Amino acid sequence: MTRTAKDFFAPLAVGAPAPLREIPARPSRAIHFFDPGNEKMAAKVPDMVGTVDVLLGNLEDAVKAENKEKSRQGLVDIGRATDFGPTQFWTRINSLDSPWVLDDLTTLVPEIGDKLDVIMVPKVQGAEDIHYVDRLLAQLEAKAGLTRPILVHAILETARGVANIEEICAASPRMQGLSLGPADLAADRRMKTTRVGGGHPGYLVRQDAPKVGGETQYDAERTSYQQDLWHYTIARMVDACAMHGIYPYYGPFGDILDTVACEDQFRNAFLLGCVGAWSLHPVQITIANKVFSPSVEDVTHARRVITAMGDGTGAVMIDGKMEDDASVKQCQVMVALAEELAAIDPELKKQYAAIPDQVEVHQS
Ligand SMILES: CC(=O)SCCNC(=O)CCNC(=O)[C@H](O)C(C)(C)COP(=O)(O)OP(=O)(O)OC[C@H]1O[C@@H](n2cnc3c(N)ncnc32)[C@H](O)[C@@H]1OP(=O)(O)O
Ligand SMILES: CC(=O)C(=O)O
Ligand SMILES: [Mg+2]
Repeated sequence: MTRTAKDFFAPLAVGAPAPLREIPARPSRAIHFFDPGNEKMAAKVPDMVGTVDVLLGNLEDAVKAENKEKSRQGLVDIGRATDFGPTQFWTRINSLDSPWVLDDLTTLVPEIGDKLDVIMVPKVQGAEDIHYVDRLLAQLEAKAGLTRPILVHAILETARGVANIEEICAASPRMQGLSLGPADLAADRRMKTTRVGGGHPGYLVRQDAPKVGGETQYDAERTSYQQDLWHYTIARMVDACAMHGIYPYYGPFGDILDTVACEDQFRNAFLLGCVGAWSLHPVQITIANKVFSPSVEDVTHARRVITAMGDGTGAVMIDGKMEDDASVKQCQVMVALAEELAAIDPELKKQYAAIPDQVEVHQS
């Protein structure tokens, strides 16, 4: 038999902190990756506090095998020395089948467990991976005397992980969210793209060939539109996360110089329901902060609808459009996010506060 509901609210080790009943909705527009063993990157971390929602010390892929211990120690040093203020502090540990992961967990929890908000686990295949990390974390938290549980975030980057997405989300009350891992996922699925996230010019739909005098002109110029390779997986992530009260994120966009396409990819994810994306380079923090913050226009409209709808029932016309119980809920999502962000971002607070109260409604 699987765990019962009440088992979920008991610690998995004597003395471990009680599991959370709800995952807090903390802003995490950009999860900024840095290698804690890279002196140049590490030196920038203290100044990045407050400019980015999440700072993540990466120990897995992109860290050379010979530098794994150095990066782990670098993370401990940064964790101890830094006051993270409003910025969350996360890490990505090595994969569960690697020779480094046990030392990652048994070092990080006692040394900086009181600072770590979330541990990102790569290449999660199913609930069994989360159960392993869940129990081990509880034992380590109890031993270290931690008073709040460290949350767990899974990267979806294998076909089996995608197939098991719901059971992964439901595996533990520690589950904070999911990120798309497009590079490993493409490899595991044998997709034929060598890009780290983003689109592909070959994945498109093309307009039908025109007919001239009854003859189909296959050679004619035709409009084609590039499609989103990741739409299916992101949509699955969004549904699974929403169903389990946790948060979905787009992952990395490897073409650092193409800030325009990065913004497009992030915006697609935002519109579909993701709360943030990864930043691999400082330039991507600005993009994520912009994209994952509702625009002043959207917040203005949402507030108008909410005010006009009063108790939230019935239907009204605003600017020629019908608004009702369902659209007011959409608007509440927008306003709630704006309020969360305004609480940590003074510039946004100013912009949203400047929105005038306006209610010009034609009631039916
Ligand atoms: C598929 C996956 O798993 S994705 C996740 C794993 N990958 C990562 O974490 C990659 C993280 N990012 C990086 O390693 C680097 O940004 C790279 C390799 C992509 C590019 O690095 P560079 O060639 O040094 O970039 P660039 O020259 O533009 O850097 C400009 C400055 O920003 C710094 N910088 C670059 N990336 C970062 C970063 N992620 N965090 C903090 N500082 C950074 C550089 O050290 C450099 O500093 P300097 O001006 O003092 O010399
Ligand atoms: C994000 C990640 O780890 C990947 O794309 O493989
Ligand atoms: Mg990966």
